Amino acid sequence: MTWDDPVPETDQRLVAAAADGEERAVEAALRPKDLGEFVGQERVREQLDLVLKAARQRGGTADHVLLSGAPGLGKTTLSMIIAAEMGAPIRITSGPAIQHAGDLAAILSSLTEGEVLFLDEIHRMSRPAEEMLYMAMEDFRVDVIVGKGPGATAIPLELPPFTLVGATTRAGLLPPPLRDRFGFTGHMEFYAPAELERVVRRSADLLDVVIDTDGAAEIAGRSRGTPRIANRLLRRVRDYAQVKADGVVTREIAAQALDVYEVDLRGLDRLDRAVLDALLRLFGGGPVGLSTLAVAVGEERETVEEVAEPFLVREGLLARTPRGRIATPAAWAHLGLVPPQQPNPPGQQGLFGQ
Ligand SMILES: Nc1ncnc2c1ncn2[C@@H]1O[C@H](COP(=O)(O)OP(=O)(O)OP(=O)(O)O)[C@@H](O)[C@H]1O
Ligand SMILES: [Mg+2]
Repeated sequence: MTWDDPVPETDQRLVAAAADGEERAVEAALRPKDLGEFVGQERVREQLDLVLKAARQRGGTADHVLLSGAPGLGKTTLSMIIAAEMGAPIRITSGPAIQHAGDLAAILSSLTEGEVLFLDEIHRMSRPAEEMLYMAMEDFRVDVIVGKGPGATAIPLELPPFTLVGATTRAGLLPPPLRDRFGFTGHMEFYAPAELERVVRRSADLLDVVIDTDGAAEIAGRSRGTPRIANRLLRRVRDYAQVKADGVVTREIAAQALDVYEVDLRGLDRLDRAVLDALLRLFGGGPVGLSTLAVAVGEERETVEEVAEPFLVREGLLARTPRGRIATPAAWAHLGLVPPQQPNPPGQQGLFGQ
């Protein structure tokens, strides 16, 4: 690449973990419908299976469930599966959609017995709503405040038993009293390549795409441990296979397609590689400050720090140190570059020594 190439907008990235509105519609068709269809996350699946089975046997409502994990790992999917497994309807809302406690009271008071309330981005709820939720979760009761000022009165309202499923990408931001009110917490991990391969093959089946095992493996390897990205790459590879070949996705076709879209073997895209490339070529592998690195790639500090770095760190390609960003030996190897000679040990004079 040349330095004049524009770095792609973050929300247009093929490897973005978040979905936009349009994509959510496409995704709905690919969602597994029950626990058996849900790939991977063995531990969460097994534990959740027990929670739900036990609740069904008691003929009761399942305990509240908190699902935490990075975007695109299947939290929304799992919440729908919980409702399906319980044979219960599901109501979907999100933390940011609940501005006032009254908004939450309206939702809670209209729930039917056993209904699943899915509260996405639960860490982004307002404080008053959060406090109302504590009582609703524990006692199935809310106090509806009528009137204002000294004349305001709290009218207690009984709620039918329901199951709250909260989802968050930031479990650490949840206040402990809220976290403690969930009977079960499932932490979703990134997926292993073999699991993503199964996700790809399953989605290909649903989309009527002919794909062989190697083709699925090629896509899986570049999907950053994330089913959403695997499904997105599959759709782009399908386009390529249809336009440039006979529609069949082999390893070769998948690799060619993803090279065109600039998603490399490890799932790095152009932005990720630009950051690594600058770190290695311009700064000899660091340490270099974040601001300097950001200027070098023509991006905002925040973009480098929040969009590119987390994956590079996760992949063991870049490390954040108090002295600045440094590249690991794996980074040099990944870009096919040779690290410079180690600096002289202390006590010996280097070329530019005093
Ligand atoms: N275990 C899985 N097996 C098969 N497909 C999956 C799995 N997990 C997720 N997917 C697919 O990945 C896509 C994204 O999943 P989902 O919307 O549930 O992620 P999320 O964790 O809710 O993401 P966000 O944090 O952005 O809301 C969906 O199309 C879903 O079908
Ligand atoms: Mg979701």
